[in-house]
Amino acid sequence: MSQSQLSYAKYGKDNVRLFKVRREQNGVQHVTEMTVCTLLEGDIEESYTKADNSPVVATDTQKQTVYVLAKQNPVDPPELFAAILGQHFIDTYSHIHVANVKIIVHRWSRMTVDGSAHPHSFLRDGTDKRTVELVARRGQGITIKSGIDGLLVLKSTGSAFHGFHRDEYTRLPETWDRILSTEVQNSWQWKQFKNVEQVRKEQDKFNKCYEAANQITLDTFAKENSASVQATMYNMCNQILAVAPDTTDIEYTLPNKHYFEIDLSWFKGLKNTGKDAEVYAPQSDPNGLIHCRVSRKDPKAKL
Ligand SMILES: O=c1[nH]c(=O)c2[nH]c(=O)[nH]c2[nH]1
Repeated sequence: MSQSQLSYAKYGKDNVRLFKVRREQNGVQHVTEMTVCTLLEGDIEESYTKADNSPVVATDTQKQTVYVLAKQNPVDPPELFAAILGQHFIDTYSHIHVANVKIIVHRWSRMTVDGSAHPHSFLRDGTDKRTVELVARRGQGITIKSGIDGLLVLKSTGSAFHGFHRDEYTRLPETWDRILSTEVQNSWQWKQFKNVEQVRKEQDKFNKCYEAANQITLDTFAKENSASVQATMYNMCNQILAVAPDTTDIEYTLPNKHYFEIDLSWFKGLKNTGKDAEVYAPQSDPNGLIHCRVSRKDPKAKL
């Protein structure tokens, strides 16, 4: 008797790169570049255990499907395109029960040329990405997590870190004024959608929430006198929950990218620490890594 069993399996195509142009009659063009991953689950065991490829919707087929559906449908907002893809796979193949779709949207912002928006020229004005992780499950609707990834920010004052636990392992001095830098990874989970039609009907909220999350992240980072990464991210989460009522959970993952002061007193008594600090050493590693998820309280739940 076999000592093992296939306990979980999914397969598909990752890093499907896609670029779409939408051309208006008046010469204005709109572009979207994305990277797509599709992973299918279902009655596919025998392709692993019996070398029977008959249930395999080839990963190449999945890639071609991404291209065809991108031609036939809007790709913006990415949440809707992901839902169209996910629903297609579970509707088209009766033995595929779950479709996982991930989309990363790359920035192409319209150029301003001679003071006005250029109709067909764009620039990469940041390495931050917009992300969508979607699961379409037969009979159970669609779950969507949207997000921002790789948004690199720094503030040169307005950040403190003091009052933390101290013991014999502690070397870090308390500070009331430090440099704070992080690369924001932020996501928001939407309430469950019944199907792609409901996603289509509610599609306006996706771009709005993306803009709001970006704005809240940047405004809070800049304006707040930060007591810690932890307190700042919790504050951001609560604001996103407040402006986007159809979200259920907000998450941040924030590396704390340290900038160390450099003691230069060895050189003719140069003052470069504390209030005299001007030249710092950016650290590539190690970095702090702070994560949290803030969930909407069930209004019916007891406190
Ligand atoms: O905002 C911070 N949170 C920490 O948990 C921590 N730990 C640390 O060494 N520096 C910081 N900064």
